[in-house]
Amino acid sequence: MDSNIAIAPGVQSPISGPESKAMTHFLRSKHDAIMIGVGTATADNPSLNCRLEGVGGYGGEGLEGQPRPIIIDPQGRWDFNWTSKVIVLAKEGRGKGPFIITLQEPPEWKKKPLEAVGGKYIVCMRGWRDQSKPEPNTHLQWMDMFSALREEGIKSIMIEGGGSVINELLNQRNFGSVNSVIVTVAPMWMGKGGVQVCPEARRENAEKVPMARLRDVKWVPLGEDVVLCGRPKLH
Ligand SMILES: NC(=O)C1=CN([C@@H]2O[C@H](COP(=O)(O)OP(=O)(O)OC[C@H]3O[C@@H](n4cnc5c(N)ncnc54)[C@H](O)[C@@H]3O)[C@@H](O)[C@H]2O)C=CC1
Ligand SMILES: Nc1nc(O)c(N)c(N[C@@H]2O[C@H](COP(=O)(O)O)[C@@H](O)[C@H]2O)n1
Repeated sequence: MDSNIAIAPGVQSPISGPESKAMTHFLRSKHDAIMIGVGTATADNPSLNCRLEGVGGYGGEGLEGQPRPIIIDPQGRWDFNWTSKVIVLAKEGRGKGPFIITLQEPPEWKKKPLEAVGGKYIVCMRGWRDQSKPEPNTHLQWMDMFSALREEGIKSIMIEGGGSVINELLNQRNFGSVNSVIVTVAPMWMGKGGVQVCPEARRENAEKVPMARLRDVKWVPLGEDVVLCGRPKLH
């Protein structure tokens, strides 16, 4: 309820109840890919698959209903190996091998476990300098990433997090490339010092104006949670 998605940076925090978690897995099954930033990959060691009964690997055929995990990792920080959940699941036929979007060609030894499970690196060469970030030229344009993924046949992406990724997409310059927003609100407060969803402020003629708003809004109670769905309202 205080818009935190983790209790502290780098900590995985269970928030959703079982009903809304099931909805999340249903959404995963309906998208070609599920995307996270490297901060989430490092903090959570996530599975990033769909675990609903009847999808591929869970009673269903092949990998039917399994989204492709995508990790945005411009500097190759994610320290995955054969025991990382997403790699293990792909090896067991219960998820797809991850694609990692990066800025530099990675070393061969890093490619091995990835390629062995059907994953790969996608090298996007066009980094740009985000003045608000300390590292130079490590930022990727969202449209460049989406175009690179489209070339891989990926036409729908569910973006799960984390905080930096969501805050960036809520920013005015990126919000137009978002089709819909789905937020689970659980009846809890995490407290200050968490990973918060709160985009940069927006100003027009030096005056602060609301950052973003949704249209076609629905609030759906699911167990103890409520799920908010809407589409970006663009001017
Ligand atoms: N409750 C929930 O539903 C969720 C919670 N989380 C939590 O969020 C936390 C992680 O959030 P953050 O630390 O903010 O990390 P993050 O997952 O948003 O990753 C941030 C990193 O991704 C890369 N990145 C993102 N956008 C980029 C771009 N346009 N170009 C180049 N690189 C880009 C950068 O390396 C950046 O440092 C974890 O504690 C995790 O548990 C994450 C997902 C969902
Ligand atoms: N829907 C939802 N509710 C929560 O309470 C969460 N903490 C998250 N986290 C996201 O789900 C990923 C973990 O997925 P797996 O269960 O390991 O497949 C985590 O990395 C976050 O992206 N989501």
